[in-house]
Amino acid sequence: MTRKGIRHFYIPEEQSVYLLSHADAKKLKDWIALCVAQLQSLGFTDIGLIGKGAYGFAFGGRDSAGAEMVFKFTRITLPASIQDRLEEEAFMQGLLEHPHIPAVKEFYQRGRQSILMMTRAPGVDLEQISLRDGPIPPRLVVKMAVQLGRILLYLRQFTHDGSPRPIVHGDIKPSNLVWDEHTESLSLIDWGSSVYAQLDEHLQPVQNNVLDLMSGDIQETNARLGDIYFIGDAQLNGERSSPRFDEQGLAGTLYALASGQSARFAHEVITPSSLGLPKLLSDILTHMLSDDVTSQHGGGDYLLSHLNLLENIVFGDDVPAHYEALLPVWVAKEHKNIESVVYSSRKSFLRQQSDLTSEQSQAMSQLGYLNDAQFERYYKNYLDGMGATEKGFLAAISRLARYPVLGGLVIHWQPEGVYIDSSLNLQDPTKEQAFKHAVNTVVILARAIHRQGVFKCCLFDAKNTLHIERDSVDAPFVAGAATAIPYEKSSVSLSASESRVHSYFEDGDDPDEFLALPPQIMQAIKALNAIHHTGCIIFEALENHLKIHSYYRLLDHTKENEFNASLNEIIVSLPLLSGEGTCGFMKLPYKDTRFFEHRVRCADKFYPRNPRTR
Ligand SMILES: Nc1ncnc2c1ncn2[C@@H]1O[C@H](COP(=O)(O)OP(=O)(O)OP(=O)(O)O)[C@@H](O)[C@H]1O
Repeated sequence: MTRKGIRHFYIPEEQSVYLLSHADAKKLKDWIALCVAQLQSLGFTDIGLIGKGAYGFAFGGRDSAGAEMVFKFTRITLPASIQDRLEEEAFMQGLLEHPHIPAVKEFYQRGRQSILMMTRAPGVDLEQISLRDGPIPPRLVVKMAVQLGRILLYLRQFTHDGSPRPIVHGDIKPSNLVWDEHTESLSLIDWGSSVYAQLDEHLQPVQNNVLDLMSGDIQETNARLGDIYFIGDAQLNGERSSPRFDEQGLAGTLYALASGQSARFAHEVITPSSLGLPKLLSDILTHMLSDDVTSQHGGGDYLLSHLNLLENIVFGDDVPAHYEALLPVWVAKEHKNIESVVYSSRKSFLRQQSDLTSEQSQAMSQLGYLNDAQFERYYKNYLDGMGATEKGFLAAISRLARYPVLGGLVIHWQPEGVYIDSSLNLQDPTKEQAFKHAVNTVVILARAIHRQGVFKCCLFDAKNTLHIERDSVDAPFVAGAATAIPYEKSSVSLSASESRVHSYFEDGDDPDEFLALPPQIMQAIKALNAIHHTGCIIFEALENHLKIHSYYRLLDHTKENEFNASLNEIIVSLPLLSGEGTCGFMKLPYKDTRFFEHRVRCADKFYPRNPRTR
């Protein structure tokens, strides 16, 4: 990706409310209450928050006739230029009339706050369904392909005052598709990245009016950057907008849905031809996802001209999949309401260092101290120093934290294959199948990556994070009297000889860690290391705010007093901590180390031509 692509990027902030400082969390709550009050004063009822996007929030409610509506608000803290975009969104979406596109009803301006009101698309967004179910059955993927294809045709053929004016949505991805499971129909939402296409599908300039031609910037793209997990290279590289952009969004989306992933990147390993799709759709996706532009366009044209053929493919009943996890997964009997966050270290290990410009390296080190929830979004910018499979691997790691899960993973790449130590404790039995599939994706992608080194990640509950604030950078962090690092105990006490665990220190220093801990805290961590337990602790020091994330499980109950004393020693030594940055330690059980040979890609598998013979 060139710098040009990065220029279009606005970095949104999105965090678990549990990771916000007390003041920020309160501001957020107050703001949501204010939005609800504003909607009530406009006469709407049954108001509730339904979605949170990068730039704002969406509320559901009913109008006086009882019809379900959606109200989109932009975060008032964002710059005016971003706020104005809601009005542009209302304008573009307001042009469209299509049964699978929500209709704009009103655009309100209340002081600095703008509100976009539209009809509510029935159903649940497809990212949620994908997380709930794992890969979507081939029959439904084909159905979605047909419906989405028809929307793209409508956008390609859009006219204004009798002249062709194709429109680009610009951000097609699973979370922007709402799926009604009863009628099996989808709606394309979030028109915040949509623009009039500058080029048609043959990449010829759209016949603009004289004013457009005179405006002089016809060589500059008017495109907005969609989600880089789904968009294609042309949009990423800042090329002029065309209907081809949305074909790429469609291909990335269908691929992700069919493969139970949250990104398009891994298609060379988990190929479209390995997903059990009908060969026709698999071939189309292979072409559309290829690096060759002619092949991409050929695939897109073929799809849009063969929607009827796809629609007439015969399917048997959907067969619920059963996944055997490639790593041990412990499933709690009951759903526990936790808010999982993943922190992964050694990300730079996955990067091809030589590809980084000095500008990027500098930006990277400045970003190093951001926490992952934020970092992950920022980080999307910097994925470009990685190969596609490495990006897919990181997207697969992020997907794990979309489930309520505690524990961690350590992956050791060796010439002969991959060794994986893990502790994965899923807190929701209804998600077992989908989670196991998500774990298998991590393993499949790890096997396809060839390098020597270690990657680690910890999964913890953000609700257990301790927050300690200070007035200025020079002031010490002082924890309140009752502050304690929480831990749980294994059901039975285990002595060190009964099961081995990793040492906090065995893999050496992490090159991505930017916070040096004072000797007193290091001493306490060394003392902890000698006590039989598993878990992780992460210190994240910001200017005025320290967060301590942790997940601890004590195995040797006879050492509980020492364990407590060391945890307490960490808390009382916090005032000695100086500097900003993140650093963490983790200990995993050894007994479940799994070995996998390298494997370049998955085997082909297609939907049977005659489904009755399955
Ligand atoms: N018309 C609609 N009908 C049903 N749900 C909607 C509608 N519009 C928005 N939502 C819900 O609200 C969420 C956020 O809306 P939207 O994606 O438009 O916001 P955004 O701030 O542009 O988000 P992002 O750019 O991060 O995807 C959606 O994921 C969806 O769940």
